[in-house]
Amino acid sequence: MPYLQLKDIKKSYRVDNQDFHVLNGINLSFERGEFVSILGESGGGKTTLMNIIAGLDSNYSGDVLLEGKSLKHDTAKQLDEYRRSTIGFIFQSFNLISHLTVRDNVMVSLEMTTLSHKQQEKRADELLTKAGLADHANKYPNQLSGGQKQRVSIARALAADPDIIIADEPTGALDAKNTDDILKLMNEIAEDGKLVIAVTHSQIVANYGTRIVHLADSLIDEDKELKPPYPIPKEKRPFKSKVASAGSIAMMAWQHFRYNLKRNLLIMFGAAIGIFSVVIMLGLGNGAKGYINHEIYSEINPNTIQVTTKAANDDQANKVNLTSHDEKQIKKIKHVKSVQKGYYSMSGGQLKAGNKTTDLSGLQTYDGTIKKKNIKSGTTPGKGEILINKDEAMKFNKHHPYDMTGKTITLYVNASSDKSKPKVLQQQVKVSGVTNSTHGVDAISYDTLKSMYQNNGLKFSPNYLAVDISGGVSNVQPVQDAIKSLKSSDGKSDFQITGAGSIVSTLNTYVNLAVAVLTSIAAISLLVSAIMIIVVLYISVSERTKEIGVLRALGFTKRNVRNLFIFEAFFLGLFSAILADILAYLAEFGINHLTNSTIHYSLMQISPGNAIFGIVISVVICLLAALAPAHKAAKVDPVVSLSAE
Ligand SMILES: Nc1ncnc2c1ncn2[C@@H]1O[C@H](COP(=O)(O)OP(=O)(O)OP(=O)(O)O)[C@@H](O)[C@H]1O
Repeated sequence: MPYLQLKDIKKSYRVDNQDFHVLNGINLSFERGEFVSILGESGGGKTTLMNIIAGLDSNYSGDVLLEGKSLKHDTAKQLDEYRRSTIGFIFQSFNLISHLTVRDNVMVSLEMTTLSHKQQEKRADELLTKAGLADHANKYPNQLSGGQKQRVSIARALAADPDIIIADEPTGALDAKNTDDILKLMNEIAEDGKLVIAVTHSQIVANYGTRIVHLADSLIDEDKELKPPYPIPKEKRPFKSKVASAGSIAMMAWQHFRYNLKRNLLIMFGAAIGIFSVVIMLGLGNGAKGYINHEIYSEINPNTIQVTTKAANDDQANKVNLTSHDEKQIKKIKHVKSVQKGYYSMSGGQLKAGNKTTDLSGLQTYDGTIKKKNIKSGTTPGKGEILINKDEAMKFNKHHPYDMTGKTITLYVNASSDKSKPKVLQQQVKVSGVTNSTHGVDAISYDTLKSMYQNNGLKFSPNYLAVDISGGVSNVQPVQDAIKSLKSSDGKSDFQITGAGSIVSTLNTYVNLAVAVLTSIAAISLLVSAIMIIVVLYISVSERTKEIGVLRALGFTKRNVRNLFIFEAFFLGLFSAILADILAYLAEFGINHLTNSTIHYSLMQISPGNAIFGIVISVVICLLAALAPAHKAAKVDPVVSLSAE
């Protein structure tokens, strides 16, 4: 049984609805140890025949048999495996991969073997030494002469130790001296027991081999043996072939990325702009929220909230009162430290000292919502005492408002009787302290206000409860939610939260909304980046069709080719985002320097989460953008791409 047999191979190309017969029934048998030259006129179908033998073209009639086994019904994957393990290619125009060094070009084939990385490197160096290129291993192809390039190509063809070497015009681009060197090397390959099939126009090349086959008019018109085939050695190949691993594909993608660093840096800058804007917006959002919270919390204690019941309408607000049942059920909630009765007067009143009077800016019973640190002079109000604000104190003592502390003044509170008749309550109170707030509410002790009402025969019960929450501010929201889920004692109304916590969460909702809108606007630049990456990758696929063809000829699968582009997009996404994050942190530094000197606050606060989000979104966008170009690359027909100019 012949080692390789071609049975009645017919092939035609259809152009303009017309069939052009290129091969019209080729019957040939080859043995290992032969160096066969295929001669024939230009356009006679030699390359077509080689592509069929190599398993690159399966669109023909007839059959190719390797050791009796037909290739005709092999799947694409089986043909990839056939090329990996059995075929080695030597091209007229060398087809080395320009962004890989000489050693790495040889390593490309070795990546598809079961050898360890160390063994692969050792074998690559041995092959390069044999080809006389030991000193050129770290050069790039464009730093080599034509003869040297062809020797690299031979070393690459031999790397996976295939049994068949296909050489399409291997000396076509070389001078006489280099032609001689290459022919010697090819002869040595045949002497090692491999089948060498070389397509050539040159009779000198043909005479070098063991056999000449001549193609004319789509048929073999001459088949002449010059010498018997070389003997085949007994020893078996010490390794097997395998599909290139994801790791080695990632490495190749990285090598290409690094080789085109300048261009990639420009692309990265383009892609980074979108990510940068998004990260900056998120950072500003955090800062704005932080600033608002900081400003509010410096006035009011966020860990005390005020609970009222939802009144049917505003007029009735004064009349909605809370009971001890409400107090008890709120006390049971987790993180609630204490619950204090409170009263907020809605109907106003006045303060009078000597002959001066001023309207109350507001009056409530004292509780934890009023920050002690805002009391600039004096202390919290005890029985028969009132805490007033700076504005009111200035009405009585323009230049030394804080001197009002300790003074006795008259407090008038507008109240209404049970039958809603207005009544003014009056009491002498001592100023316990003055706050630095210009319009904050005044505070009086609960018992003082209660006795003012009761002394006038009016009923008095709390219209809010001050709830002290233990732990950090983060406990406030859960307690608020728990309170809102309760029903008040009358069973009809819901509880309502007032105080800093609720204001802050409302404000934060607005800030979040604003940040979402701004981030969406910034995300438009992400879209532009994505389109740019798609265009760049499409251009890259077009530029690299030849390389893709070579990789496929060497035995890389479609999936390998697709992953090559996916990995490259991954690197692009990752490094663009890292660049964007670095730029964003630099911007943060600059902006905070500015805001710290103006509003004494770091207005931009990029969290690690924001930076990671930037990276994730960038990688995802790049991977999505790579899908179509990578798919296109995987679909490249190696026969077409290898014949492309
Ligand atoms: N994809 C294709 N579509 C149509 N015709 C094609 C295609 N590929 C090759 N041909 C035609 O098939 C014929 C054989 O081409 P092939 O490249 O096999 O010739 P060749 O013997 O290798 O030529 P040369 O020695 O000049 O390289 C040529 O006439 C060519 O024009």
